[in-house]
Amino acid sequence: MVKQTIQIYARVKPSRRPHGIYSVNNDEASSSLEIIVPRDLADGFVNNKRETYKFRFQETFDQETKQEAIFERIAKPVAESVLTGYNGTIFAYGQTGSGKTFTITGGAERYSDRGIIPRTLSYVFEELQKDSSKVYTVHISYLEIYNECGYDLLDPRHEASKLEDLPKVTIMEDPDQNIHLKNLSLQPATTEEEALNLLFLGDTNRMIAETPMNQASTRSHCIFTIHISSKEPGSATVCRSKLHLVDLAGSERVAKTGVGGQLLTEAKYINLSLHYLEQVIIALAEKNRSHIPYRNSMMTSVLRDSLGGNCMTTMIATLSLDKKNIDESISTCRFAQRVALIKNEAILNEEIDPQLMIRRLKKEIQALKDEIALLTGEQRTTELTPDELQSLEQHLHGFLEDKDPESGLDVGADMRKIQFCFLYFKRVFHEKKASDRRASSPEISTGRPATPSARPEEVKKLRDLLQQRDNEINILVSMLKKEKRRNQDEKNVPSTLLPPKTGSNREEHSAKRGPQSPATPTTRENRTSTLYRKTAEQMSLGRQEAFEIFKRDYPDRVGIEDNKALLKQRFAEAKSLGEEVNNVRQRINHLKAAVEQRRMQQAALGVSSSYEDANKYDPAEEELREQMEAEKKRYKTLFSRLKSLKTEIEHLQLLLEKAKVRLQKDFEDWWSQEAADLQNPPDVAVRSAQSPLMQHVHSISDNTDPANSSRPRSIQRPATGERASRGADTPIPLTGDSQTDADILAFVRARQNLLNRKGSGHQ
Ligand SMILES: Nc1ncnc2c1ncn2[C@@H]1O[C@H](COP(=O)(O)OP(=O)(O)OP(=O)(O)O)[C@@H](O)[C@H]1O
Repeated sequence: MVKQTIQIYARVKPSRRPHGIYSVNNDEASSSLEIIVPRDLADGFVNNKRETYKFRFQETFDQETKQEAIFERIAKPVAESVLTGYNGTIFAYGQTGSGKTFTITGGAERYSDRGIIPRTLSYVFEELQKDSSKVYTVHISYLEIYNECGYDLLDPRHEASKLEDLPKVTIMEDPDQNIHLKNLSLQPATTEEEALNLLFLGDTNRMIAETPMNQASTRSHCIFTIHISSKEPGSATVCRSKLHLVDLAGSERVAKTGVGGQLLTEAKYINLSLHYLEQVIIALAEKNRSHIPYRNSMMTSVLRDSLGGNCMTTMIATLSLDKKNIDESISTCRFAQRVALIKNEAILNEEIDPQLMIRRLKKEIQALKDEIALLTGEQRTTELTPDELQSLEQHLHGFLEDKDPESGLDVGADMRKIQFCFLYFKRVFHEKKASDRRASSPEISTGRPATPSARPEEVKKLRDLLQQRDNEINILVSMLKKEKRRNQDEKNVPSTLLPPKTGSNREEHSAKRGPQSPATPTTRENRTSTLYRKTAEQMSLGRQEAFEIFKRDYPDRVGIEDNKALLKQRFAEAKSLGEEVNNVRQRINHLKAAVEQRRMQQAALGVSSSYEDANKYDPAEEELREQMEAEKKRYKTLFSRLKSLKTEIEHLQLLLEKAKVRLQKDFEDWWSQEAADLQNPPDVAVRSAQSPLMQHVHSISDNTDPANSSRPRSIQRPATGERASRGADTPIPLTGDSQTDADILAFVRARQNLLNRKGSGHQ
């Protein structure tokens, strides 16, 4: 058992204006973060006269800290203990925009920005591959908690277009007060790639399911869990451990958010669940508290073990240390200080595999039954069936072939089988005797009478010749085998080495993965391809045109283009690295063949000359071996570089696909909003509350910059007055169906464009 308090870390988000607001002091044992409240703020502040607040953390990561360091210092030790069988939790807590998602999942643009989840998956699978002493299985689950309801983000049977489409997860408690999550699917993942696909699927579901009113990433809690079970072959003990990686909702206070309606409801729920989390933490920090109010909210129920239970837990307090966020940052740090008081007791989660236990017990029962039958004389009289006889013969053959003098023979307490064993051994004994006789008498062995003139020297010469032929045959057979193996290697290695290709080849690649996890990789591809197919099939010409322009002016376009360029570059690197790896492999094969040839020569020498000659040190062979070792080392280095390049390429592909889905979704939202606006023009107040993206899009369309006039009118928003008259007085009656109306409007605009062009041509 490991007793440990929850480890707390602080991470400060990069900001341009944090000067003089805080200072960090990291020393060997711990670290302190001092927040300095500017004088102009101090008056109205909670503890009004205090101007500095000091907090202790295990370590404070300042603005310039890279994602890799966060993984190495915080997540890797937790992942290590999960691999040895302890439960682990890492949760990020902080106000909205302070970097929780960035820390846990990662940034959406650069490969180097990938967060704790993808890095942990990489690490876990790498470690599992190294350990061949155990059989490991990995499963992934991804739960989202929004307004006190749980949703499964990984269910492959559901296509989500809103959160409510996802399967609802409910909490069940067994008599031992263990929590079970009903409806939360556990998806198998046999490789890092499959696990990353699941992460992508969950994130896509999260993104697609969010509506403009529900920016779920901010207002929901997400728990990504890696479930690992391990077992030594033949052992009945299974070790099961879980690693929860938790991205909590933003922690700001309702009063500050200044929202109403649906947002207020959400804010209350978030506040309530974070409030209950705080209550649980206060209760745990108090000594002698018998009741801990876990049941008050879904999140505290799910994380019950992580808080004051069987788990090694780590908290990352994310801080956005701007002047305007000082009070939120102080309250995040205060929360962390309370969390640091909680003591957990993590135990190794070992249990007996029930299946294996059942098999063992069944065998034991059968053995006992047989023994009773033997003791009571209740013997079976029916003949053994041909199948029984055959399997018994195989069993006996195996026993005789087994070189271990200690190995025993167990055929059960069945007299029929015991009798058969005696008969079998008798038969084998006689056969052996007969063959020995044949071997010692050439007359019998050849079937012909021995020639009287055959002298012992002649016989010896012939025997030597025979031996020589045998040697040659053996050498040729082993050469053949090696050649066969080499051919097989050549067939296998390049396909695993070569990086996955885009487009149809990529689909081929996933098809080849076979039935290991039918739902995961294909689900991701299906989802995105369905989305795009839908778009391509359903888009009218006007809409397609609008989409092209929307894409051109999309704020994240630069990031997408950068990633595309990077992906292309990485592909080229992987290609040349792949070629290099193949060349090295060929060189190794040539060297192997050369060593083989030297060996054959030595073996031939062994037949024709003395033993000493044949076993003499061969410098030529030694040199070949040294060269081979050097090439092997190079091969290893290149191979591991190629492997990490492959992971990077896959990650970049996922980022690009995610960006495409986001673009598509933003376009759909914008398009339907446009169609709705044309019928019900929004007033200025509503428009000012629109999302930044909408504002951006409108700013593009409303822009009076002459450069804009070259843009097709199909996405240019008319001025409010014009729009109102179009909406109310348009001579074209609209149907109310957004798709049809969008097509009608696109037609009207195209017609208008033509008329304009015609008009300007006449002038
Ligand atoms: N350490 C960092 N380095 C670079 N960029 C960061 C860092 N932390 C956060 N960001 C950026 O700040 C923005 C907000 O971060 P993020 O979405 O992770 O915040 P959050 O706390 O998860 O917010 P929410 O509660 O709304 O989900 C993102 O654009 C993210 O890329």
